[in-house]
Amino acid sequence: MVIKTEGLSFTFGKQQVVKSLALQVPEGSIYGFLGPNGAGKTTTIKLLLNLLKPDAGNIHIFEQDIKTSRISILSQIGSLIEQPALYQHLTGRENLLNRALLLQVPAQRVEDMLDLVQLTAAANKKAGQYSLGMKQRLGIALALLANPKLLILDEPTNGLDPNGIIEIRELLKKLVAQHGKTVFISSHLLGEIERMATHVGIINNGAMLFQGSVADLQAISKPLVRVDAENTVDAANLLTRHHINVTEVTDEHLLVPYISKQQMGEINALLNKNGQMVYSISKQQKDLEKLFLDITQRA
Ligand SMILES: Nc1ncnc2c1ncn2[C@@H]1O[C@H](COP(=O)(O)OP(=O)(O)OP(=O)(O)O)[C@@H](O)[C@H]1O
Repeated sequence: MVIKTEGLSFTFGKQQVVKSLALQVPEGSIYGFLGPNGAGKTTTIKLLLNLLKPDAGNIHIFEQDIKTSRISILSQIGSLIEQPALYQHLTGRENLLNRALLLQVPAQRVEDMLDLVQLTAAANKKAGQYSLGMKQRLGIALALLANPKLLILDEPTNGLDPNGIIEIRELLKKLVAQHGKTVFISSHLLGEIERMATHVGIINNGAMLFQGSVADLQAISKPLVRVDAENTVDAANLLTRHHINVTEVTDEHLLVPYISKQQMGEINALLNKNGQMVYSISKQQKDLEKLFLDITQRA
């Protein structure tokens, strides 16, 4: 495990915001650390980066204890917490060169990182004029300068438009596949994470609700078929008569547990054949909130 914590706990005043967390982040994974606002993600990340001291518990990173090997561990981690700290009046390249000097990293590495995050063309533009997505990518380039083995990113896609999100996603996938990194990334949106993550940890109120591979998560967060139809009640009755389990009916749509593409086709054909007007039929993944309910009800 690249990150392993046991009984990790932290309290702000009287509020326990991290509750006995046992994180397990495998090497070479993209670990999505999920939870709604205020769940304790940033606090956990600060504990991992030794910016806060835990009340209780252990943190092992690269199989070393953070209490005894702080410097060696931190020198192999690149991190980005919330907004990257950029010099707005300097260009993207100058921001990187500055940090390279500080870290005693060769200047060529700056060019390589600009290339990696696709900022070469904008390298001479002032960072203050960058879009939010470009700023985040510059932040990731800064975090990567010292060639860390582990990248810890706190909500790097927050506030980005869909294109910006895709760019970050592709970049992180490349870092893992081609550069052998491990990425720990927090988010409050499951949809953003599940397309890149190999593993997920879901926390709420400081406690871990689920941890495992994305395949494990998908197995318990069963998708649904959503049918938007002219007359949802009649459509639901028809499906029920054909032994299809309808789990929800509203004026606009009905829901059926998803089994396969074929099953979706069969539902569509059945409704059409019986004169039911279908506006749309789609596979739906549950949102985080529903997933939380599933997971907590299962526990
Ligand atoms: N400096 C602080 N002093 C007191 N309470 C704090 C402090 N920082 C965070 N908290 C509280 O700790 C809890 C967890 O906050 P944290 O920022 O870790 O959550 P988060 O999951 O990262 O949420 P967000 O996505 O909103 O950043 C919240 O209830 C928050 O109000």
